[in-house]
Amino acid sequence: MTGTITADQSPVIVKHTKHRTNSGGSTGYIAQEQNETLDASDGAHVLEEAYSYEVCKEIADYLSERTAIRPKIGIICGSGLGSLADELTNTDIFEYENIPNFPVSTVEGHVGRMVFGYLGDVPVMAMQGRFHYYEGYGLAKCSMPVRVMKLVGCTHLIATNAAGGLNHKFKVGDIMVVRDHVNMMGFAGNSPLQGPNDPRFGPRFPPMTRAYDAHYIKTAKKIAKEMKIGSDVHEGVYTCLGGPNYETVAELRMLKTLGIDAVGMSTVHEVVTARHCDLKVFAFSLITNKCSLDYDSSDDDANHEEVVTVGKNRQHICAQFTRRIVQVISDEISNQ
Ligand SMILES: O=P(O)(O)O[C@@H]1C[C@H](O)[C@@H](CO)O1
Ligand code: HPA
Repeated sequence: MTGTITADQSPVIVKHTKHRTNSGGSTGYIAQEQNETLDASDGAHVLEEAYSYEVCKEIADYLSERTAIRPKIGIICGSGLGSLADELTNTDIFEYENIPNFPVSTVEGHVGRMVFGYLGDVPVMAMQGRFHYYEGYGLAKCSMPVRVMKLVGCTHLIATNAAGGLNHKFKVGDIMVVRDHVNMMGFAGNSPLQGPNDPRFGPRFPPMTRAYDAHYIKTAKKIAKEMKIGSDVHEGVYTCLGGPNYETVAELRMLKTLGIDAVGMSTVHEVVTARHCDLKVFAFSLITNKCSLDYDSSDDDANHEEVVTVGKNRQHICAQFTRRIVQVISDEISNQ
């Protein structure tokens, strides 16, 4: 570890981590760019590993060299929604543990593989398992695959998640098309874009006013009507908390007061990263549980088994919904 000084003169400690690279064989190592997080032990800022442009490119090239599929659309499967990727045909599958420099999935309901294949006749790449902050990965690491998608050639990201419903109109099993998010972790000074900015990905200060593409939100609602699930599909605001614990009643009340409709533990940092590198974003939450806003509520406590079970029960609808959105996006890309 070496100390440096930041612009605000607070002490910074850089962790010089080394990473296995493919090009150097199993013994090849390269230094990583660093990202800053707070070290609780001494209040200093610690620079934690982030993925440089070169490392993301190397991962993207590793994948592209091993598949002939050239996706424009990347999909992230939420908890219990991994079967979306099982719908793909003519697949090339990469276990995370075999992709150089890739983290591994540690959460039940997240298999841990990147699946290239066709949804209908549209080429896509799908993460069957995402990375969460509570697994011990920094936000830049959690979001790194989004940059890999960009470098593979994607122009669009579809992010899905399981979430607790705060809006009283939402039922378990409903879909919430994400209209916007509140970046609670960003409020706390934690961002996937922290640290030196590489302009090859995007600008230092990316706007987030239109993070979720309004056209696809409208399209999704139209698709829901065509599928005759219009009354089960809503539009709303999502937030991500750090987890892994679910929220207290007081926290949920506060989130509701802030105008949040669904709460989860992912997606926001992925979307921030996607918008930074100019991917168009569509996202939806599967409402897997109702959030208790009442101490005397007879609702069961939130639990991950229920989350995964509801995901599995609704996998067919979610897959059909996604397939139709993918088709619309693909038609539009072809007509450009
Ligand atoms: O990966 P997602 O956001 O779909 O998973 C949610 C949030 C936690 O990882 C887990 C809690 O049950 O489900
Ligand atoms: N809270 C946070 N994350 C979640 C929930 C929840 O109620 N359900 C699924 N993921």
